[in-house]
Amino acid sequence: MTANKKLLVLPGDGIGPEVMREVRRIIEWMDRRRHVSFTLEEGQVGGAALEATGSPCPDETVERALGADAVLFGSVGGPRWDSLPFDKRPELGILRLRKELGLFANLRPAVVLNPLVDASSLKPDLVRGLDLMIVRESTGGIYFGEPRGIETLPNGKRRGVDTEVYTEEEIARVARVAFDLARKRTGRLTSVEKANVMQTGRLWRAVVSEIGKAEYPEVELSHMYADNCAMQLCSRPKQFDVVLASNLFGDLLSDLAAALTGSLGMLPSATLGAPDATGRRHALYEPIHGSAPDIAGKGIANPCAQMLSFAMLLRWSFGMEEDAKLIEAAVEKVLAGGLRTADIMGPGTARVGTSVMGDAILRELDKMGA
Ligand SMILES: NC(=O)C1=CN([C@@H]2O[C@H](COP(=O)(O)OP(=O)(O)OC[C@H]3O[C@@H](n4cnc5c(N)ncnc54)[C@H](O)[C@@H]3O)[C@@H](O)[C@H]2O)C=CC1
Ligand SMILES: CC(C)CC(=O)C(=O)O
Ligand SMILES: [Mg+2]
Repeated sequence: MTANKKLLVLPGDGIGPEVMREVRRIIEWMDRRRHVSFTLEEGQVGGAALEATGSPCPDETVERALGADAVLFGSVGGPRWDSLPFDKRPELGILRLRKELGLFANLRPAVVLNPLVDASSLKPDLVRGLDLMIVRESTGGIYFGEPRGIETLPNGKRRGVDTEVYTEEEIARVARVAFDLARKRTGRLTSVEKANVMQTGRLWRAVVSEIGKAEYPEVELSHMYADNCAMQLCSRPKQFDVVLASNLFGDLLSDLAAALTGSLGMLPSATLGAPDATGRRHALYEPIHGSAPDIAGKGIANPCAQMLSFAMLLRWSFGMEEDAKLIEAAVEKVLAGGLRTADIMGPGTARVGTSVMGDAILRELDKMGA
């Protein structure tokens, strides 16, 4: 079988290329053992692209992403580029891609795999079986709003400005993604904002309520302030099913949720655009973690989030459910066997590096999927 799909791989910076290497091995395995091959391209983004081309997201990368059936992204950024002017920062690479491809809905599942209950930041009973989905708006809000910048005031002191802006349409389209997911899951949606102190929060709450009432009466909608949500995620996480949040709040809450699942190194994500008339939509898949400069180059990064992001890609963009499940099952099996990267160690587990973890997952795939 040939999938005949165009896949663009963007490893980026720091641990990005290290964990992407393990996914490339899975792709080779799929070709060899399952006779599935993709039209695979690799491109540049982030600091690596900046050094090669002068831009953290060159036009060529955007064009290739627009022409691909799906993009698999690693991570960008690092201290090496921290002192650059803002418009040169590697992080703009991912922001530009999300914007240019219209990827407004960032789906961040936080699932506590059974073997990792012992690696969670919370007590086992609080997280066993946890399976929640954070839907984060990803092309609007304070990461994009104007005006922004650092200016010097007449008194010589500096002032930094960022602006949170949301239109009704931006809120409505991501809310519909969250409602659709809630309807397919347990029928519960928690919408998160700070309507008590922010105008965007007031509009967010009003628009989500209107859509819920008019289009999704069967979904049980509740609203929660973002600060309370952070606390509730740490104290009673299983009350949540689908959580809808703005760009900033979703970013923060999903890193928090990662600690519940054991590590940032476990959490994948899918960032989706709107489907066109033929049902085709742009989509980019990436772990929620960054370039992890503190461990980059040491060969110890957890490759699971990148692998699980590839599994999401197979499921959501290519309809390859069986292959997605195989990868997820292989990851879980290896974790259950006690092999762990340093970030997810538990009692009685053995510490291994990135490539040994990759070897073990490939061996599991060989047993299950050939
Ligand atoms: N989508 C992206 O490309 C993102 C990029 N960044 C950028 O990454 C750089 C580093 O940011 P940080 O705040 O340190 O966040 P980070 O997510 O890179 O790392 C936070 C902590 O989690 C650990 N960690 C992350 N991924 C891991 C993995 N796969 N295995 C084991 N441990 C892992 C790191 O070692 C670190 O201690 C910055 O330049 C930041 O702007 C941050 C978040 C997302
Ligand atoms: C633009 C990214 C660097 C922000 C982030 O932390 C994320 O998207 O998760
Ligand atoms: Mg983040």
